[in-house]
Amino acid sequence: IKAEELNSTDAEEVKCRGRRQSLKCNPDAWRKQCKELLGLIYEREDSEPFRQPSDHLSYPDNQDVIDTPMDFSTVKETLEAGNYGSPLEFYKDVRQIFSNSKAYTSNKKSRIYSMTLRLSALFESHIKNIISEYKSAIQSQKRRRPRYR
Ligand SMILES: O=C(NCC1CC1)N1CCN(C(=O)c2cccs2)CC1
Repeated sequence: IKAEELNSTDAEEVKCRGRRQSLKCNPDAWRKQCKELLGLIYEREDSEPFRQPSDHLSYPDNQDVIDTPMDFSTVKETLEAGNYGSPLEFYKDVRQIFSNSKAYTSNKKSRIYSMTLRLSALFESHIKNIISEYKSAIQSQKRRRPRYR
């Protein structure tokens, strides 16, 4: 069979089979990319208040507002334990950190809340590529039609 006779699915698969380890086709590349992104977040001083679980004692009035406490050490442990099944689950937990802070703050100009705004801008700028590469790697894995072998 000549290469040009392959349809796009086959061509994509052939390309990916050859380049399994490359970022584009490796459906597990996202774990390493998310670890690197967490490293970037930890480098920022802005992440300091969010590296440990919030001590509700100093913010008792908001205890009921936060139904899912989350912090970066919990995300880091979950990622390193291999307990995220996809970058989308990682994304969900990190966004929980930012939404909790928004729920905590009574004033949108508070220092801590402004830290989450900068952090989430950094996070969003990186996570969308990680997720789209993951989705295309999954697509090129999926057999769009059954094979009779
Ligand atoms: O106690 C902590 N973090 C744990 C500490 C670092 C060991 N935090 C305070 C409340 N948080 C907020 O986001 C806001 C409060 C007020 C406006 S926003 C999350 C961080």
